[in-house]
Amino acid sequence: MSDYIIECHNLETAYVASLNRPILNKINCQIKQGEFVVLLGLNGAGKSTLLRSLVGLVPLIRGEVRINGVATNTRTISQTRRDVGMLFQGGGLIPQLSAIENVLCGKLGARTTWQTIFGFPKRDRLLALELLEQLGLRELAYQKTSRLSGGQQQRVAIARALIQSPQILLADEPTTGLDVIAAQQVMDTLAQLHSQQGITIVTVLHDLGIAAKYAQSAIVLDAGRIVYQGACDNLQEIVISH
Ligand SMILES: Nc1ncnc2c1ncn2[C@@H]1O[C@H](COP(=O)(O)OP(=O)(O)OP(=O)(O)O)[C@@H](O)[C@H]1O
Repeated sequence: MSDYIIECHNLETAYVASLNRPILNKINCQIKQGEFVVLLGLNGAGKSTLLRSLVGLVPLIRGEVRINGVATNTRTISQTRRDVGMLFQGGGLIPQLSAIENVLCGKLGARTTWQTIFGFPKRDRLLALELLEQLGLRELAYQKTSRLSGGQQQRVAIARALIQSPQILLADEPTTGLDVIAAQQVMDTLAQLHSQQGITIVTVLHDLGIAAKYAQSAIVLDAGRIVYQGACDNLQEIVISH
């Protein structure tokens, strides 16, 4: 059994003429169970694409992603998506639905149409409420998410990702657009999930200060290649020198 919960072997996407290169170019990296990792790099470096490739959302022409030692393919993808929760850039909530309904959407992949046609089972609703409570949003459970602040919306998105009890949480720029306090609350929430529940966190960030404060290690991308993987010391120097 491998020591690593996430392994990327030689990932390569198709050549893109406008970039004059593949978006991901021979990506090799390993992430240990329980690590808190930040993905860094300039705009267009390939961070979001790498994150999405971990849950089979990016067509690869070469290479392999392994989650828990299991290669991701059409046969294993549903298990992978249960093991790996994803926070998309901007939250990706349905604004006209309430917070609890958005959280329940995280269960859609695990229930058949018949199991949800008359509403979600009571145990799912209780779990969704429990998660909203854990994230300090119990009072807002029945509020439309369009009426919540950016930070509250991001925490609803975290609850939605957590309803499947993932072992890994991927987050794409979870603090973008948030003020300093809300950004800190969201990062503190991720840190708590990491320290108290042992969830492996991989997050794209742009703020090097936030990255150094929360992450244990960094992966730095430049033009589709990994140029650094290691401790979060001297991040400024590492990112600027590439
Ligand atoms: N489907 C696609 N077809 C063509 N080019 C794409 C596609 N998806 C992404 N790209 C390009 O690939 C590059 C990497 O995109 P990606 O979103 O992964 O970068 P990023 O490092 O997350 O950038 P940012 O920090 O701006 O979010 C960008 O130049 C983008 O325009």
